[in-house]
Amino acid sequence: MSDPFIRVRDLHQRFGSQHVLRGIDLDVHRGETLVLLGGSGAGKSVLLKHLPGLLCPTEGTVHVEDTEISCMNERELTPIRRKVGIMFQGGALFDFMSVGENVAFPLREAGVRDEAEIAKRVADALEIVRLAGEESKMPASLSGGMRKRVALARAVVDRPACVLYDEPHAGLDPVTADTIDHMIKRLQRDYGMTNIVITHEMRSVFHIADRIAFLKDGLIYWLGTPKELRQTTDPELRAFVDGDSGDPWDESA
Ligand SMILES: Nc1ncnc2c1ncn2[C@@H]1O[C@H](COP(=O)(O)OP(=O)(O)OP(=O)(O)O)[C@@H](O)[C@H]1O
Repeated sequence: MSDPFIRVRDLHQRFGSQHVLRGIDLDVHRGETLVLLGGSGAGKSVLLKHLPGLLCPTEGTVHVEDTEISCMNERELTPIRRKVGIMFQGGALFDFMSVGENVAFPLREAGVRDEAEIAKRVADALEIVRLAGEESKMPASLSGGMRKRVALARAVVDRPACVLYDEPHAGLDPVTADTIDHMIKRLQRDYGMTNIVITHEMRSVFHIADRIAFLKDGLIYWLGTPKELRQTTDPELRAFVDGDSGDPWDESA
């Protein structure tokens, strides 16, 4: 196996008296899709935010390729942000900008000035998410699924080596969620992208994951393949996979 694309070692994050991450060790391999699973409040989003340097750890390190990025300043992080794109929960589009300008935003931030090049790269990114020709629409006129696809186009327009997705299926109907899964796998297959995905949708997990990391109490509790997860006898994982809280259902009600 080649060197990991992202290497996390003994990562701790405290917020005041709350110890959210308690010593995470994780390697993310180049070109894989890794899914982060775990109960609410387990620390998945906090871990994800460390990977492009959006948070500075209390202890421990994050390396992207050979560069330690923990606690870098904004200027030092600029080349890292070009390698690691992020699709935030809810899409986080700028409502006052057209679809085209939203997608172009990371290119302008990175200093691309050639308008013809920007237009071409925006068109290519919209093509990937099946929204070709929709540049002039405003975000307010889009459905939730289309907004997510625009957010995905914006995350990939600068062709990062790695994309992070914070609950890309939240609020989507099952069919639209499935189209997002196909896009994630297409980016991996066609562009060799590394994907790191937080989701609670077990159907998606089994469609897209090469490996799954299960977080519990700020630690990686379990790491394995979808096949291993299907076969697990660990009661905690089983309950998660089966969506079973253990509370009985009153069938007569
Ligand atoms: N900036 C912050 N300041 C203080 N506490 C925070 C901050 N960010 C996260 N937390 C706390 O860290 C804990 C873990 O949050 P996180 O968002 O990582 O959970 P999660 O596993 O992604 O959960 P969910 O599945 O519900 O989104 C929560 O208790 C949250 O309140």
